[in-house]
Amino acid sequence: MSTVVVKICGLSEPETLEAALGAGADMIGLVSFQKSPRHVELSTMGALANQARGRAEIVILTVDATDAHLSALDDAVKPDWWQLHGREDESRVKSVRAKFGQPVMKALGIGSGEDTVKANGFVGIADRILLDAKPPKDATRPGGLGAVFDWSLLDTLDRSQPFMLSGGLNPSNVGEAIVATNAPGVDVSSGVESAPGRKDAAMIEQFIHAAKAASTPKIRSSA
Ligand SMILES: O=C(O)c1ccccc1NCC(=O)[C@H](O)[C@H](O)COP(=O)(O)O
Repeated sequence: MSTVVVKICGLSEPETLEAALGAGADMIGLVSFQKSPRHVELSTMGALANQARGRAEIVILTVDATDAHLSALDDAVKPDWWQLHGREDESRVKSVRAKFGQPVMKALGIGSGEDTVKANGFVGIADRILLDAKPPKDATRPGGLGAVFDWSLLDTLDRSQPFMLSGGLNPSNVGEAIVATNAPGVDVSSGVESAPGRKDAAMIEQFIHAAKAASTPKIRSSA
């Protein structure tokens, strides 16, 4: 088993970003969505991205954003990835890849077998998919809700496409999640917070260490 890719999403302060980078986060997520407690304005996002550049991949998360909004983010932040976390369909994913040139991670809510079938429809279209819990219909935002989904729904996932597991992960359950799903990547937001939108440096470090330990081959003693 190779080392799992770890993404810490919804970072908004230099101190906790530094904790994530120092502990070995592979990807850091910056949220541009006004209704999120993790939303960061353009100038803050640019500064956080500069702090992370070359140390981890920079992911900008948007929800059904227009091209104009993505252009403004692209100019100010120069992300390595887009994470599309709204109702973007296959053609929108293709269009963002073609227009902006960076890889696209499409987030999909999983609540039933039908959702796994839908996720399989992004094979060869998205560069990666991120599988999250399906939000309730009355949710104020489509992600970052701390909800776990039934991981057995991934039994029918087409694993020829790279994916990350998300939704309600935390330092205590991420190891179990990796073993149960064999996910090549994991993503977390509220599971490393002390309050909505307030990342906790110690929890970030615990999460990254737990995820990396779960994906490292163990040498068993025969004694
Ligand atoms: O984090 C948000 O506030 C957010 C808002 C709108 C769309 C997506 C959002 N977060 C998405 C993420 O990438 C989260 O890491 C993912 O949903 C998992 O969240 P959590 O269950 O809180 O770890």
